[in-house]
Amino acid sequence: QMSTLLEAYKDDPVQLHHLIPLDFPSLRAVPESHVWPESYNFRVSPSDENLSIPIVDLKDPNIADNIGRACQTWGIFQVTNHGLPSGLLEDVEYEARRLFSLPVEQKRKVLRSPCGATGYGCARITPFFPKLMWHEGFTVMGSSVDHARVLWPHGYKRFCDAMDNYQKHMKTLAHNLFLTILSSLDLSEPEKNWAAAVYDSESNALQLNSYPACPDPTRTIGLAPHTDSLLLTILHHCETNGLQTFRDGFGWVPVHQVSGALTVNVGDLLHILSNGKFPTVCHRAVVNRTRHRISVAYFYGPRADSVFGPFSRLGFPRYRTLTLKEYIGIKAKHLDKALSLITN
Ligand SMILES: C=C1C[C@]23C[C@@]1(O)CC[C@H]2[C@@]12CCC[C@@](C)(C(=O)O1)[C@H]2[C@@H]3C(=O)O
Ligand SMILES: O=C(O)CCC(=O)C(=O)O
Ligand SMILES: [Fe+2]
Repeated sequence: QMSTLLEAYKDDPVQLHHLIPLDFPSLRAVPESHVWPESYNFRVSPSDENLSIPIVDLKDPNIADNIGRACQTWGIFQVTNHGLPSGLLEDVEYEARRLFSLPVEQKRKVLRSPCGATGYGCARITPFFPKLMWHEGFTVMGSSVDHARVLWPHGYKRFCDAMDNYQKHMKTLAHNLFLTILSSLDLSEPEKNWAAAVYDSESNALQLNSYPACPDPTRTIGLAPHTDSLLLTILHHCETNGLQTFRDGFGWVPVHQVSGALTVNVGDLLHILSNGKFPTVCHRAVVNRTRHRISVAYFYGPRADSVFGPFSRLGFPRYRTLTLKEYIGIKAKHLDKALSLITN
């Protein structure tokens, strides 16, 4: 069955097919293609060291208030007591590592095609930046069996099972988080019904990120600054830090993940729905010298043809109403200018 999000990406191809991740482990130095201008300033200023994103306990009785506050002030927070079996978190990390440790020739067999949204390759945001990233990714939407069969003709099942199982659990968690976040807003009955129905007609994606150990981590970047497009993202850091979030007035703040926790961030769609009350959050990933960092991001959204705009009781709508498909098209062309282009 064709995912509607997949179709949306087909119509907005990014020119990525000529960009193929390097064979990172074979490199003793960072090549010019991956050396970023110093203006990107990958170091975190010392004053930020004591700052940290909120930690929200999902079993706390004040959960709605806590999450609402976290979304308003930071747009990114960690969740504990999220109910995900730890074995599942381990499995998905294990399978991601298994994939990225394949020889480059093997991985290149499942390269994302120009019009495709799934498979192996550079991040979609790559063409917007002057340099390449110390990163390789693998995107899954729905079943991963077609690609997994190419990678492991006789051992694809465990990969697919781990991805399926992970997506199933993530979908439930993401939807519960979505409703909890919305419960701190004043919604009309039809709006509440619309939100509840997202679960049955959702679109989602799973992005496996790989940041190999880097000989000179201060000169390059893992994932360039960006905001996520859908409603919310749930990130599993696999116990290695590297994510940083931008906060106005503070600068780049590192996310030190509590062991076993997951990091949740607001995406552009939730920003639009909340009329800017829950701002989308700009984040990036840095690399390190010794560890090969893996992260797994789950993106949750409504179906691509769903029409959305700011909820009605949140004041004058700052954004116009549009479909997710249309928004993805604008983002594919204009990246971080997308929100300002749909401003009323
Ligand atoms: C549904 C999706 C969100 C995403 C594009 C994608 O099709 C799958 C990959 C996602 C990702 C991960 C890295 C950062 C990002 C901006 C990118 O280039 O690809 C996000 C995309 C997004 O949120 O727009
Ligand atoms: O790896 C990380 O810490 C960030 C990943 C991310 O931002 C993404 O996949 O959108
Ligand atoms: Fe992201």
